[in-house]
This record gives sequence, C-alpha cells and structure tokens, in this order.
Amino acid sequence: MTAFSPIPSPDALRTELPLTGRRAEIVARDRDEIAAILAGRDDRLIVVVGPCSVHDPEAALDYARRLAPLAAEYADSLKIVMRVYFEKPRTTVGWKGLINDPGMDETYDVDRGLHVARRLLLDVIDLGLPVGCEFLEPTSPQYIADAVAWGAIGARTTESQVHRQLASGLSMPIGFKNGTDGNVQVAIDGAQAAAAPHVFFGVDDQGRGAVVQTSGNEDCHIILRGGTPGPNYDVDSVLSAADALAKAGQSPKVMVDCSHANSGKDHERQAVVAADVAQAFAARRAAGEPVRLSGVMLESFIEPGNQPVPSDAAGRAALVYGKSVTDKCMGWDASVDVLATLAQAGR
Ligand SMILES: O=C[C@H](O)[C@H](O)COP(=O)(O)O
Ligand SMILES: C=C(OP(=O)(O)O)C(=O)O
Repeated sequence: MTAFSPIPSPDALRTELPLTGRRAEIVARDRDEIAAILAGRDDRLIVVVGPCSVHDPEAALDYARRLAPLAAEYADSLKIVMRVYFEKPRTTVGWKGLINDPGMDETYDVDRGLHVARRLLLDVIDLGLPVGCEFLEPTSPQYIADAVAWGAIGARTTESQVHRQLASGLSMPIGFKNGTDGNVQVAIDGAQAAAAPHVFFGVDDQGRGAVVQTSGNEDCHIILRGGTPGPNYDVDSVLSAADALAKAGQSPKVMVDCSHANSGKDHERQAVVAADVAQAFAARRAAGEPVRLSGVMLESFIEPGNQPVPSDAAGRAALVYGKSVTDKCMGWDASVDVLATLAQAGR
C-alpha cells in the first residue's frame, strides 16, 4: 500500500447529482421491462449497444442522441439499452476506465471520474435511453447504480464471489458472462449465487466500512460471449445453455454478445453474428418453437475500429473523435443497419 486518497461518500455524490423522482420512475420502468423480457413475459429482444468504454463524455452523449430516436422507433420489437461502460477489466494491465482515470493521464482523479460518470448517466436517461454498465469495483455501484437499468458481470469476474455478492444486492437485472475459457456453467453458477441473500464486507451510504446484507437478485441471467475454444452464439450453444439454465431452475433465456470471442474481436464480424442470431431467432419463432434468446450485445461507437489509449498530451490532443480506445467497435452506419436487422427479426 502506498497511499489512501479520500473521495466523497456515495450519499454526497448522489445528493450533488440527484436522480430525482421522474428519472427514478423511468429507471424502475426500464428495469421492469428488461426483467419481463428475461423472464419470457415480454417477447421483445434486449439490445445492449454502445461503446466498449466511455473515454469522452461528449462523444458518448453524441452517440446517445443518435441512438435515442432508433430506440423509440424500434420499441415495439427491441428494448434498446445504451452500453455506458466506465470500468474496464483488463487481461493484464491497461487503462481501467473513466472513473479510475478520467484524464487518461495516470493522475487517477477518481473524484472527477465519479462526477463525470454520474452526470453522463443522468444526461443519457434524460434522452430517453436506459443505461447498461459493467460492475467491476465492489464499492463504485453505490455512486451510480441507482441510475442503471441493466448491469453485467464480466468474463474475468463471473466466477468471483465478491462480484456475485455484489450482484445479489443490486436492484437491476444482471447478466453474467461465460468465462474467457468458454465455460458457461460458471455464469449459470454466478446467476444462481446472486439470486441468494448474502452478508459481506462493503461500505454504507456515508462511505464507512460496513457489513452489507442483501436479499438476492432474482433477475440475473447469462450472456454467451464465446471463449478460447471459439464462438458460442450458434443455435446449439444457445439451446444447450437454455437447457442447463432450466435444469438449474433458472429462466431458460440467453443473451448473446456479438462481440468479444463471438466475433474474434473483429468489429466488422459483429454484424454477421447479429444477422445469424436474428435469423435463427426469427426462424424458431415462425416455426412456433420456443425462442431461448433474450437479447444481444453490440460494441458500437461513432467511428469504426479503435485507437490506442494515448500515452502523452500530444496523443490525447490527436485522439479521433468518437472512436474507441479499448475494443474495436462497429461504426455508426453499420450499427444502424444491424439495429434494423434485429428489429425486423423481432417483429
Ligand atoms: O471489452 C473489453 C476488453 O475485451 C476487456 O476489457 C479486456 O481488454 P484487454 O484484453 O485489452 O485488457
Ligand atoms: C470486458 C467486456 O466483456 P467480457 O467480460 O466478455 O470480456 C466488455 O464487454 O467490456
């Protein structure tokens, strides 16, 4: 340990940037709609779409302004959730996201990161979009989770007890990714563990160390994202995961991540994966067979591809606007086409 730097309490940040009653009602409604799709009570598809990570809040808001009209247009067949990811799990080391280092300059101004992140969430909600986040740090959700309609536990943490406990206390549906090695059972186990009540170490609203007691989160589900052996978005993989869920007493509905190991990290392949998944979904529905798909995830931004995290001020000044600094994303034009394909399949 080399230093402790105090940050505001969760309560102080939430008071400074309040969700307000109207936004809270919208978040509650969005959570309910997503939970209904996951449970099979609503036959639309959830689409979690947006940048791999937020590094420039202006560009993220620009993206939200483009996405909001499509979310409204396709609301009869799709529940579109904007991916607003502030915390990045790294394979080894690297930039850990906007909350951890908002300037991408290794000053780690977490206080500013929390403020910028929360402000952006409120702005995205005001545009009419539900927000989806990955939860990585065990205490950061206290600062932002009230504004989040859907959350993910990533492939690198799906087997972690700390993250399963965290999910058990969150109030929105949470998707557990399969492991990076392709193991789906760990995601099923994660959803099952998070559905149970837990008692664990955490912080309270004032930021004081506390024993946290949760009642369990029944709206957890799994996400197939592929793994070391290859993709797992094909019909057989989806159906076999759904069977395993049913055996575990969980809703037999599966979300497919069209990115990561399902696209071989090739942003352009996401469109192919989404089209395959959409076609299989539409065919099963037309044949009157049970549809086990609850939704898809897409990594998408304004410009296609990615660029390196800058290492100095000159690099930061030269960043391409609207282009990912983490995984490669589909560009906006390709994203519009994929959303139209998904909406068509959903109808
Ligand atoms: O989605 C993001 C990345 O795949 C994940 O954070 C791992 O990134 P890394 O392998 O570049 O560290
Ligand atoms: C890290 C991510 O995904 P995964 O956990 O599937 O690698 C992500 O979606 O940003």
